[in-house]
Amino acid sequence: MGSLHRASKTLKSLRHQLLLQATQQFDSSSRLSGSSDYRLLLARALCSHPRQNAKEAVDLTQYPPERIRNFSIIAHVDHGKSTLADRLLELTGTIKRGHGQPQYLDKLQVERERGITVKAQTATMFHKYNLQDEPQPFLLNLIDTPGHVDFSYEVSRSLAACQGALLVVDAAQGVQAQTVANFYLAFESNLTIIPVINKIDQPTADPDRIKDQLKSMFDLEPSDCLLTSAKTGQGLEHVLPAVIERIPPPPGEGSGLLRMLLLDSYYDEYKGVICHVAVVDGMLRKGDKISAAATGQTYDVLDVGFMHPELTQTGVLLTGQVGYVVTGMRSTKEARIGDTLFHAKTIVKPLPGFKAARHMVFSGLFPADGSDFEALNHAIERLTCNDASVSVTKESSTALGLGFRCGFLGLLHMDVFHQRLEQEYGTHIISTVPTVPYIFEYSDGSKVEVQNPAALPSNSKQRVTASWEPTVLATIIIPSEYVGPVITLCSERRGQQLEYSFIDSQRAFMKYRLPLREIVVDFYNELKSITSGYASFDYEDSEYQQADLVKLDILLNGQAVDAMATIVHSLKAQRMGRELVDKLKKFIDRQMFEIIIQAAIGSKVVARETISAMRKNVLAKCYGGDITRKRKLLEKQKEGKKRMKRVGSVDIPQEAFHQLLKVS
Ligand SMILES: Nc1nc2c(ncn2[C@@H]2O[C@H](COP(=O)(O)OP(=O)(O)OP(=O)(O)O)[C@@H](O)[C@H]2O)c(=O)[nH]1
Repeated sequence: MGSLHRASKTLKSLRHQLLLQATQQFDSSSRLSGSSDYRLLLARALCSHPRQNAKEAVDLTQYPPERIRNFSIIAHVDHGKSTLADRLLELTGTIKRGHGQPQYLDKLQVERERGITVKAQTATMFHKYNLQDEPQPFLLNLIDTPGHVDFSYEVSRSLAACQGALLVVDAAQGVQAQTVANFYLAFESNLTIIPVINKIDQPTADPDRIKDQLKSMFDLEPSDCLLTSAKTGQGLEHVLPAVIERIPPPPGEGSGLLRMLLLDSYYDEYKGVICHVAVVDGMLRKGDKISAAATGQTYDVLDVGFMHPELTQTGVLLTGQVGYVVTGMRSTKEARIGDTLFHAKTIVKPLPGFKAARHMVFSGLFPADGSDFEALNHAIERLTCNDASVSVTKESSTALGLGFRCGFLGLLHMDVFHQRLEQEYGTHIISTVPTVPYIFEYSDGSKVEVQNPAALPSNSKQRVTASWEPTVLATIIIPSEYVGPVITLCSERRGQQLEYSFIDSQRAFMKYRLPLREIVVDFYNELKSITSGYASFDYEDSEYQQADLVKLDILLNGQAVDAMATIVHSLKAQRMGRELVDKLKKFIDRQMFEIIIQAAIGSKVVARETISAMRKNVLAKCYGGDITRKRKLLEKQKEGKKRMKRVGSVDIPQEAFHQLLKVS
């Protein structure tokens, strides 16, 4: 509750105090050192902005870098990160206990519904801690991170602003694939890692076994492990002391030139683009002019503050602090994640940015009703304002009309995007089979990246001289009894085993190189189902490998449906063609004419099905009579149908497209 106490100081007395200090120190400003330069700089900052409101009166001078800890919570999905974050926010009085909205930092509707974290959120907390028997104020920045593989990009950028991480592990489930991935992300970023064994209230909890796993896999000392239950509150009192004592304060030069790392951005209806930043060196004040290293653009700082956990104005951000900045940016596209922001007209060395997000999955998005294109366009524009990790280009399909080709970080990311489009913007969409970015080389030596199978000419096989597909390095952790089925699944999916060992007597650890195409569709579900839900899986993108790829066309009555084309490995083309054709047969209704469904590679048909026409009984009025008359009527009917076949267009229900997504 330190913040409330401090907020109760009137702005007047604070300014007066700062002004005094500023005057006393002004003459000796050339000899600034330690935290006193902070006070002086801050005094100048506040004095130059006399119209700040009471909320801005948080006394940041109490928080030089040595009183700041920036940390993240990382874990496998569902091990309790967001719940633990909630408890810490409650413990520090940042939010009220039992505020009726669990997982406070999970703000998106999809996050609450699916119980997953998609976007990393930040919250600043104030905490008094006894150092040498004196309660000292600390400012703690907690950065929540997503747990799902698709969003590991968000994890690595959150870690860039931290000096330490709580590695949360479920006391019953133990180390899982994402625990391994997240541990290495934190370890490679040189962060102090505090192991937290959570959910110790569960009847199946076995903290000693988990301690052994953490020691054998990551060399984390059993005595360093904290035991907690974010549900019952047990052991939580040890978390913040460990954060303060074990994690180092942020480095950086308080009196140096301003350098800020742009961590994230989103669009707010009222304020415009809001950037989350970490101040690495120097100080930022409202009214400053700042430039972005990547884009070269200059902006006025209109508002600045931190997340407590809602946006709280402070008018200033100091070295080591994490907060938000509002400038006049019109779109989040201007805010390049990982960019360095600095005072205009100063020369600074840009901070190392992040690895750019790589689009793993592409799919076409079309309005279910062609006339809704404008509405879909508007919805996508608005949504990508807040999710700059989606790439969007316009696309036109003969079957589905005008639409968009979107690139996503993974299948869940794609699903979440679709769900948000429907929930938040009320759009109805048809999405095409997801594909991955392939590389094709043509006989003239040119290489192209193909993100849309329709863009690859059907008879291209003669001209294509080589093709490559992206691969991933997958980590799979499973109970030992499931090793056999998992090896079979991975080899069916053209995987190559790279590592196979045991974490302890019960769990096996495997590393595979797998073609990305083989995991984007249904791999995770299949893996979960053959291991009764016990498998955990994570992947990181890896190099391209050469593969014999072909384009598989779907033809309805001889006409290729561009939106249904896929690129597949030649060994799987036949089987996949059969599956697609069978699926379509089930979901396309019978029509007044016969429908022939074919799967073809170039001119070679690999699978075929026929949906017979609904038959009108032309003989209904023909009681008894001559057989030749009946034959004549039936012949006439056949002729008519032939014509309908030629002019008729097949109605493909939306469900058919959805079903195609599930064929691997
Ligand atoms: N029994 C028990 N359940 C817990 C505990 N902590 C969290 N949970 C439950 O575990 C589930 C997952 O918790 P979250 O906090 O959403 O997990 P997360 O790691 O943030 O999940 P993602 O955001 O999807 O990565 C929820 O149903 C929580 O109520 C605990 O200490 N004990």
